[in-house]
Amino acid sequence: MEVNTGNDFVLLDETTEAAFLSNLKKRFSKDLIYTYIGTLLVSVNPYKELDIYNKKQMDIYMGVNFFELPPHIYALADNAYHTMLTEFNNHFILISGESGAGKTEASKKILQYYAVSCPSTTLLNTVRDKMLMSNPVLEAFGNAKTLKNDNSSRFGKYMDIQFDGQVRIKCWIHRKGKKLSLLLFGALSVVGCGVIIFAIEDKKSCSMGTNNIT
Ligand SMILES: Nc1ncnc2c1ncn2[C@@H]1O[C@H](COP(=O)(O)OP(=O)(O)OP(=O)(O)O)[C@@H](O)[C@H]1O
Repeated sequence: MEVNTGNDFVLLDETTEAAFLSNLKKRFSKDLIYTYIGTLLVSVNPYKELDIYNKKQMDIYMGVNFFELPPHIYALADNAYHTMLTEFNNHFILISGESGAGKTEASKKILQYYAVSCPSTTLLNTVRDKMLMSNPVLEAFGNAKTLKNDNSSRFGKYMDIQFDGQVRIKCWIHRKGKKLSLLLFGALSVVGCGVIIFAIEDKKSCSMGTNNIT
């Protein structure tokens, strides 16, 4: 297979910031929004729907060596999953970027990939459906329109996916000026999906409510 050096920054002849940005720009103009830096994935928000997130694409990336195909968020998700299976240990995917960069969308693509590609049983399918459906609930509680993003998450999110049928989601809000944290803990299990909300202000905590979204 022909090696496209532009796919991976570490393969570029020149490793300067200018070369990095020029490669990114060149790829972006061809709707190639993903580029590797070794095992890191750089993503540029296309702000338009690209035909790269579908079952056909998922099938292409399933179980394939990380560097064998062009960079994709599915490759990253698949690699983390299969490394977990072969090494018998936990793995994490850290998504970072400025507001509006596409972090939430990236996390959704990863969840969708796992929902479609992982071995399924009726029980696991139920859990995955609930996991995907929990997103609008989380967004309803903690999103707001900002200058940079019409649907900006005003919280940091930690998702713990256990492939035996458990999902835990924790979110934190930090607002400038006033110290306010919102801890949103959603525990989705085979018996149901509970969302418990606590507001923690100045280290005092109080329960705001418990909602069942089953
Ligand atoms: N891969 C993508 N393909 C198409 N559109 C995208 C993609 N990623 C992001 N977008 C668009 O950009 C918008 C902002 O993305 P997103 O909400 O994921 O950003 P964010 O990094 O989570 O922002 P914040 O930190 O403010 O919550 C989305 O609502 C969507 O319209």
